[in-house]
Amino acid sequence: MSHPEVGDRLASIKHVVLVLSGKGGVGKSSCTVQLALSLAHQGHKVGVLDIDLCGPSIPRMLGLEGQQIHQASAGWVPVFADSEKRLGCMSIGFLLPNKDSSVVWRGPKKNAMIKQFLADVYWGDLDYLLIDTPPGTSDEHLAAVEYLQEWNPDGAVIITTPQAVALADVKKEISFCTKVGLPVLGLIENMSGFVCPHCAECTNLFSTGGGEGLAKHMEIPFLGRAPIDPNLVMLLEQVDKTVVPNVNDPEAEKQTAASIVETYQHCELSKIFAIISKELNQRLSATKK
Ligand SMILES: Nc1ncnc2c1ncn2[C@@H]1O[C@H](COP(=O)(O)OP(=O)(O)OP(=O)(O)O)[C@@H](O)[C@H]1O
Ligand code: SF4
Repeated sequence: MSHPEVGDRLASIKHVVLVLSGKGGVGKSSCTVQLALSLAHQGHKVGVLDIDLCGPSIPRMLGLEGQQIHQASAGWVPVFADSEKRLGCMSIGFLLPNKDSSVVWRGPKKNAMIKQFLADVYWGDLDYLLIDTPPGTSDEHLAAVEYLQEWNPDGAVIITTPQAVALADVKKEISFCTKVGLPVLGLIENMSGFVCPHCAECTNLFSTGGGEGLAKHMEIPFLGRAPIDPNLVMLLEQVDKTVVPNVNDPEAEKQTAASIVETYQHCELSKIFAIISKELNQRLSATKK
């Protein structure tokens, strides 16, 4: 079945990348946010579409919780994380009555929501649309792939941690990509060691290098490894506290949004993701549509 309304929307987007993980909690949303921030910092226009319908975390990570989506004649206007409007975000989190509301939907309702996200959001011209998905391979993945497939999305980035148990699930994720014809752009090994904030010594809490070894074994590109950054955890606490209470005050909104993006730049991870995002860029250029 053809979905021309999705194609019309994607026509102004250069690259569409899905972010996947086999297991939950491996840092998929954190990596999506870090990639988006790095790309935006390099001057690209980036959109983050959060299709983790039952556990949307992107609004909180970008300090945008409590914001609302506006409807314009061209479609839903994304919520921007920076005053220069280089990083826009769309998530079901913006549509829920409050942050504790749950979404208990069966497949068809999820499919309809994802189609609406892909067809109705007015992103404008974008260099990258990063799509954050739930862990595993569920209704949300199948819906996104079905609607995007005929428009040739660039592919998927897979996030894992170094432990064997997470790596085993990565194989399933790669197999999913193969079955649905989604190219694997690369693998990121997250939580790969812990960098001490006092002496910068890197301690491997779990194992390390498993992701790189698996990438080699499965013949997929390895994009890089990111350590546990205690500053990221602290930052997320702060972001929680700096949520703009009054969305009708554009000045307050502007200041908070600007400070969140800037604060992320002080995080050790941002330096690592600057390198990882360049690696991803190279992959995207190599597989240019
Ligand atoms: N490199 C990192 N350094 C420090 N903390 C991290 C890192 N990556 C992820 N985290 C933390 O781990 C927790 C889980 O991360 P995140 O929500 O990104 O995972 P996820 O894979 O998207 O989870 P879900 O299964 O809910 O989709 C968060 O509290 C996040 O702050
Ligand atoms: S790595 Fe361990 S011993 Fe060294 S400063 Fe950090 S906490 Fe202390």
